[in-house]
Amino acid sequence: MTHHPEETLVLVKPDGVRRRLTGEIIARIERKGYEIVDLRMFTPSRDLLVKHYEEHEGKPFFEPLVEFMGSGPVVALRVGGSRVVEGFRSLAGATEPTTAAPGTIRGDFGRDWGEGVQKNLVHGSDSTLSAERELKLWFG
Ligand SMILES: Nc1ncnc2c1ncn2[C@@H]1O[C@H](COP(=O)(O)OP(=O)(O)OP(=O)(O)O)[C@@H](O)[C@H]1O
Repeated sequence: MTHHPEETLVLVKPDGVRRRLTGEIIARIERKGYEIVDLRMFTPSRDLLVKHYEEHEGKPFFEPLVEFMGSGPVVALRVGGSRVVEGFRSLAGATEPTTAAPGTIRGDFGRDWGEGVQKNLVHGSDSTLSAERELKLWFG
C-alpha cells in the first residue's frame, strides 16, 4: 500500500447514495489528486453512529441525525493525500447546503428540503486526530 502523508474519512451519506451522487463525489476527490485507499458500502449500525457522532450526544439534532445516517447504505472512503483532511473539507463546502459556496459538493448538489443541515451529502473528518479515530471506527 502506498504511504500517504495524511488520510481522512469521507462518508457519502444516505442522501448522497439515494440521489446517485456517489460517482460524482468520488470523481471530485480523484480529480483533486487524492487517492481512494479503501472503500466500503453498508448501512451503519446505531452503535457505530453513536460512537462516530459522540461529540454531538445530547444535542437536539443528535437522535434525528443518528436515525437519518442509519436509514440506508453509506459509502465510507479512506482517502489519502497531502493535507487531505483540510482539503476535503474545502471540497465539501460549508455544513449548510443552502449557503455552501458554488463549486463545492454541498454548494452544487445541496438542496433545502426544509430539514436544515441534516442532509448535506457528505462527511469529512475535521482534524487529523478525528480522522485517526474515525478511520479506526469505520475500517477497523
Ligand atoms: N443544527 C443541526 N440540525 C440538524 N443537523 C445538524 C445540525 N448541526 C449539524 N448537523 C448534522 O450533524 C453533522 C455533524 O455536524 P458538524 O457540526 O460536525 O458538521 P460538519 O463538520 O460540517 O459536518 P460533517 O462532520 O458531517 O462533515 C452535520 O454534517 C449535519 O449533518
